[in-house]
Amino acid sequence: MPSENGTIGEHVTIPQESDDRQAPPATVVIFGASGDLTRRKLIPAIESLARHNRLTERFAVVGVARTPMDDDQFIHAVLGDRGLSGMPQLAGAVRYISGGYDDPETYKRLATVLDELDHQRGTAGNRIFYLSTPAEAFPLVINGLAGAGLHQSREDSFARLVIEKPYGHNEASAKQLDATVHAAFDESQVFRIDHYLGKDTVQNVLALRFANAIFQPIWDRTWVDHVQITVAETLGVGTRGSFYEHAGAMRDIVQNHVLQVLALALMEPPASFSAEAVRNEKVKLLQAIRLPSGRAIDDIAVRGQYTRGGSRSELMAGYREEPGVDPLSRTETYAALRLDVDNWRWAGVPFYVRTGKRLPSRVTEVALQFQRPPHLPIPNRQLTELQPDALILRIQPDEGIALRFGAKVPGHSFRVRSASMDFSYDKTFREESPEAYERLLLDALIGDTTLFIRSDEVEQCWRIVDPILERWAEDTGPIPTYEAASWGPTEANRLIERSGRAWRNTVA
Ligand SMILES: NC(=O)C1=CN([C@@H]2O[C@H](COP(=O)(O)OP(=O)(O)OC[C@H]3O[C@@H](n4cnc5c(N)ncnc54)[C@H](OP(=O)(O)O)[C@@H]3O)[C@@H](O)[C@H]2O)C=CC1
Ligand SMILES: O=C1O[C@H](COP(=O)(O)O)[C@@H](O)[C@H](O)[C@H]1O
Repeated sequence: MPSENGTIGEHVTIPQESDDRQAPPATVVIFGASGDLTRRKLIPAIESLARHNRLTERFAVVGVARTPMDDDQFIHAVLGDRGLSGMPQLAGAVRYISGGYDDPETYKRLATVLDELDHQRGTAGNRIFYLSTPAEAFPLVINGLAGAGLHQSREDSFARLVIEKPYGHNEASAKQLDATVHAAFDESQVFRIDHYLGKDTVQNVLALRFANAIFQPIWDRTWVDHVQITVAETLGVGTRGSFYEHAGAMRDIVQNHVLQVLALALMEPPASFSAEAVRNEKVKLLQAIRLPSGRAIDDIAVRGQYTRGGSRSELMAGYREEPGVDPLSRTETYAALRLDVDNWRWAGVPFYVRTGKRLPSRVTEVALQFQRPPHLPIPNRQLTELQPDALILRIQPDEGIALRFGAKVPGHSFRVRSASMDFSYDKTFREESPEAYERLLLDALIGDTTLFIRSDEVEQCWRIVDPILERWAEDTGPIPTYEAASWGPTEANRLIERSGRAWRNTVA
């Protein structure tokens, strides 16, 4: 069980979770509290933790941002008319500080408010500092916290830093950010977040692979023909145009979510589910990803940008028409890659990954397509509707797993057609799935780093995406485009068709 200061020692494991986990007394301080993530995800996560009695009355929230607001205006901005009705135990415990991220006064006022909350609410000096600003403000906040002495964990209380993704802009800036972080915080205080790791279905990749014996023997180059990982969104960039202009699909999704899911799906079995054992295996897998250099990158990487499209009843703006976006922008809203993993298990197996905004369907999945049988004792004409066997891990929506295989079509003739065995989370389990941010915020409060990212993982992910981004930056030709609500640029089809394969384009 966690102690009052929320530490549970080094031997934290994923299955440690019991359903009565409760946050220790603490204050969560959110920087960038006027922003999209705070309103859409962080505050609702706190609300849900409160509703499920995972927070006690010894809990408080402080929002910090430059936008001028008082406490009530902040509560209204993030909770709307429902206010604190969903978390009565937090009445009087939600505060807001308006100030510059580089202004020492902001941190002095924060220190005063934190002391007040410790006394009034009994929050025990425990603090989570959640950096939810764009990345350029991270160093300012870290230095500001250190300048005010707020960065120190004490024997009887903790100070922890949760940092949003993307962690840096490339490998060099990620290392620089690490240096800034480590000048003030010990690594044990640092929680680099990737909310995909908080999704039950992403954690289920580990359960499927390592809590069952039957999949392990077929999880390698002998049986797997290729793997596709898709993170497709129907949404455009919405109000986040100016943020997205600096990120693009590679930094926003591939560098973090896609590579994390890929690492969990392909890594070797860890000796235990301890934080370090799992992270070690992820790093080894990421290190084994081989990339070509220079112009050869064009053979394995495709980008695209959405243009106006959709149906007559729902015509969607092109990316360059979105608010906050440069009308001549070259930012990619779509990326597709072929990756190769140089290790014993995966040599020769191609991994196709892609992500995009304004695609026709919202779907995140990992699909393993298996080899065809070496010999088919059935004439081809009886197999016209038989696709290769496949195992599809549906991360979202319609969470579940499907196994596609060939089955005899009922009747006098011997025809074989693809059929599917389907497991659905919704139909199988009555238990509620916590939202990813809810799970991860509670983990950070308890001190469990398993589902957070270590700095060597971050660096490996940048090692993979940096050369591709550099190649795209030097390419002055027109950026490939795709119509909103289509499956990406035609170049992406060529990327996979080159090896005789095709994308699975699932429409929900
Ligand atoms: N939104 C999302 O769906 C997701 C976001 N993230 C990550 O979370 C973090 C926050 O995202 P989000 O809330 O969307 O971001 P926003 O663009 O909404 O920014 C959050 C707040 O930061 C402040 N801010 C904006 N630009 C700057 C700047 N250049 N320098 C300093 N402060 C600035 C603003 O507050 P003010 O002006 O009041 O100071 C703003 O309200 C980002 O790192 C993002 O990558 C991760 C996953 C999903
Ligand atoms: O991190 C991000 O993720 C969201 C998609 O998250 P999901 O949980 O809805 O799949 C994406 O829209 C956003 O651009 C990105 O910053």
